Amino acid sequence: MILELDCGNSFIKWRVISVDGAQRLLAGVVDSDAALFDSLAAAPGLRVSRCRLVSVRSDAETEQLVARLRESLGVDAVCAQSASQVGAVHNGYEDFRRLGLDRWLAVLGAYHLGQRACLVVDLGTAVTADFVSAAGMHMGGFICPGLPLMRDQLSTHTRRIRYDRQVALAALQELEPGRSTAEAVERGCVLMLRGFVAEQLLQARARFPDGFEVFLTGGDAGLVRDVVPGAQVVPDLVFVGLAIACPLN
Ligand SMILES: Nc1ncnc2c1ncn2[C@@H]1O[C@H](COP(=O)(O)OP(=O)(O)OP(=O)(O)O)[C@@H](O)[C@H]1O
Ligand SMILES: CC(C)(CO)[C@@H](O)C(=O)NCCC(=O)O
Ligand SMILES: [K+]
Repeated sequence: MILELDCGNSFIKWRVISVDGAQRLLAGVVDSDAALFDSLAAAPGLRVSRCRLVSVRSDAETEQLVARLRESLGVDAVCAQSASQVGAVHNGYEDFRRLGLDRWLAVLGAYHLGQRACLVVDLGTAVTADFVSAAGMHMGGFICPGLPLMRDQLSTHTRRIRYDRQVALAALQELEPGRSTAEAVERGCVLMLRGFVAEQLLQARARFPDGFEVFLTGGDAGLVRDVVPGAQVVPDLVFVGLAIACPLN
């Protein structure tokens, strides 16, 4: 079995696939290294022979996780690394090392699945949009705060924006103008995300007149999917790219 990890800024997404990559056996989302090892310890019949991961955390945090994986599972995790090119896909950053590895892998995954020009939007702690031409040229992208950061900033920097988590979830049943603080903030922030995605779509139309594929990923992709009716929602997009960047044979 192959253990795959996507270590984001707030959560670690993990999954276990068969050695031939054909079957997805287990998957989960955890908010700490400790919770990851608890989940793995509780997984029935888990026998990990290989491990690959991508991390946007600090090198020290990533190295610590790799060391713990070695101790507890006896595997040497292969970590995705920055590259100026993988296959037909060229990294478009001035310094390719600066492009977030999650973005790079999502781009690799999208181009592999789409086989044409792509707009890739990842909605997590941060929201990112990346453009790839039909020839595989990454043309750069945009970064903005995601939903968790937007709502935290509002509550941190105001006196009277306060409401609890349960109320927040209920507020997103619809997007009418809010009639309570929770509704006003939650819906306002979702409209920011939706407006961002709509703008990326306009940019992609202008940049790729011959057509393009839109890929949505990240925990909040569901909040914007109907802004782009033809979009492919691929929760595992980073893992698709991880398999391309880190082949294990
Ligand atoms: N099952 C889930 N577990 C955790 N977060 C979820 C889940 N479903 C939806 N979300 C939402 O997804 C968002 C987090 O997205 P995601 O897990 O893609 O990013 P992340 O790991 O925090 O950050 P990064 O962008 O650095 O990968 C949060 O706003 C959260 O509310
Ligand atoms: C933008 C995030 C936080 C999204 O997870 C990540 O890709 C990252 O830390 N990137 C480094 C900065 C950049 O991509 O330019
Ligand atoms: K991510």
